Amino acid sequence: MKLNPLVSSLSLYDIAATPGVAADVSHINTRALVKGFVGDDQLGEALEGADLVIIPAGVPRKPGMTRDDLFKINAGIVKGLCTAIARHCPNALVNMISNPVNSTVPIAAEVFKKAGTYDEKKLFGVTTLDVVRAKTFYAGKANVPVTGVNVPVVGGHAGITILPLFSQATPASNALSHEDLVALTKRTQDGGTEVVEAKAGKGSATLSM
Ligand SMILES: NC(=O)c1ccc[n+]([C@@H]2O[C@H](COP(=O)([O-])OP(=O)(O)OC[C@H]3O[C@@H](n4cnc5c(N)ncnc54)[C@H](O)[C@@H]3O)[C@@H](O)[C@H]2O)c1
Ligand SMILES: O=C(O)C[C@H](O)C(=O)O
Repeated sequence: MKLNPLVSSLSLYDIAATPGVAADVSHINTRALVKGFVGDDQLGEALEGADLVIIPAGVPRKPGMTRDDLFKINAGIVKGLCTAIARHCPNALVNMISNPVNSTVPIAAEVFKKAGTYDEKKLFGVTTLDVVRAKTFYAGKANVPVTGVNVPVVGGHAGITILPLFSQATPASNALSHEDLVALTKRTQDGGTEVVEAKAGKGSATLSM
């Protein structure tokens, strides 16, 4: 966000360690002014008047866990943050990264409905990684340059709710068999798990994210 030329002001919020992150990010030579906020007391100030709120707060999964296993802890975190958003920046676009996205987005919607601020056009689950993965895996299998590839992905952001539409992929490839498409679909659906297992307990996909 600090590199984005459209951003003039960037507020970073966490329950701990934000001053160091903010000091570090603020040295990037772009126009956005960076401020760090830490702890519940500063949450309102961090959000005040924001146009866009991106929520990556919460616990990532470890090998053997599903995203649903994060529900109990992350649901409460997201609920608290969304309650504050409704109060301090009710018109903001809200991008939900925290998992399980299939549940945290509905939680946000309910919080906003209760507060009277819900706008379905302003609440997003961040599922772009599924598109990124579908493009990379398709390009590799079809042996085409990945920069020119597009693959629409619809649905949610967990297992079989992730639906890559390889039939709509461009450039079209007739080099791929039915079995190839089944395998590409499964690999896209399991992409997050592939990273979680490879990191072996040290987090999930933050770099491709
Ligand atoms: N949607 C996606 O594509 C996608 C991709 C990667 C990770 N994720 C999800 O994002 C979440 C974070 O993953 P990570 O790897 O960055 O974890 P991380 O542990 O590196 O970072 C999570 C941060 O959230 C902070 N936090 C905890 N409670 C908070 C609160 N109440 N308010 C504000 N911040 C709070 C923690 O202090 C920590 O700094 C996980 O739920 C993970 O599954 C989603
Ligand atoms: O899989 C995860 O737990 C993180 C993220 O949702 C991902 O798709 O990489």
